[in-house]
Amino acid sequence: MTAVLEVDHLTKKFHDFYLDHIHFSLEKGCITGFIGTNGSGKTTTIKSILGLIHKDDGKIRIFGEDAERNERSIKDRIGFVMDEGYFYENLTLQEMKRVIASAYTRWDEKSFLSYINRFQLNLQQKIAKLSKGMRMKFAVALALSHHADLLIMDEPTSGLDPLVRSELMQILIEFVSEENKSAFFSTHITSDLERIADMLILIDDGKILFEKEKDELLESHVRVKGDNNWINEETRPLFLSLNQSHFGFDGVTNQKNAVLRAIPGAVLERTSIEDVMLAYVGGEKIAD
Ligand SMILES: Nc1ncnc2c1ncn2[C@@H]1O[C@H](COP(=O)(O)OP(=O)(O)OP(=O)(O)O)[C@@H](O)[C@H]1O
Repeated sequence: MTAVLEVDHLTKKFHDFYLDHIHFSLEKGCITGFIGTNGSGKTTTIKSILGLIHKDDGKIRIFGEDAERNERSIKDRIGFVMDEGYFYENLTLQEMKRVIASAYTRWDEKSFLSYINRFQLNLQQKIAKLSKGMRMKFAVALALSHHADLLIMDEPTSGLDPLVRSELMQILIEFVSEENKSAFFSTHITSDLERIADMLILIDDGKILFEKEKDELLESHVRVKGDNNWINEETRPLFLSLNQSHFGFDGVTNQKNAVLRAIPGAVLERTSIEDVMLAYVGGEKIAD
């Protein structure tokens, strides 16, 4: 498959954070989820890709072209939605739309109005009066109304109620069902990805820990439960994460066969994206 976006040794240093020569690529026609806990570097990566912050080192190629040298033509083909607002609060939706629409050569007013209808937004309303969910819907309507080939979104579902989140996921599925469309979005709400992601990239403390097909990831990792008697020096290293209580152990492994050989009484369960993510990064369960 062709890569729609290639991040090559991207590096960015803040006072106490280091995006450490990260490297990954997105396949055309896929929805890729960019996951990681708070402060892991998702926004910094996305802003660097979009040229919204200055990177220290590395190369970004989008649609096969150098992103810096071809910024204008590339941005014309990207729809982006950022976590923090980039709207002028005093404008109405209609006025803000005019500002943004003028930046794109393939602006599609009909498509924009259909999203405005679908999301039940009022074009005469002031941006400042929008709720977080309405703001996100407006941003999505703008991002999808200029025939973008790549949608890049930073935490588009955070703070949205389950109904709006589900609607947004449906829109993403519709978007990539068209030929040559791809979507990349960051989230720490991994349940959104169970249904719609094709690929997953995990970042932690400025480093990419894995870049995998979702189905392959969920098949190659299992949750294992059993009696504490089975846990010893030989079996412990077979787990990526392992919790023990007086009821028994509960762990995640990517060595299913070795675990079954070493622990014949083990109970295997399907794992979730969240279990796998936490197994790699450690820490508490993240609430939806
Ligand atoms: N402009 C900045 N100046 C200094 N440090 C920054 C700046 N922007 C981000 N950081 C730091 O870089 C680290 C990564 O932040 P980033 O926003 O990329 O994480 P994130 O994965 O998007 O987190 P979240 O899920 O909380 O949005 C954090 O420690 C943050 O404090």
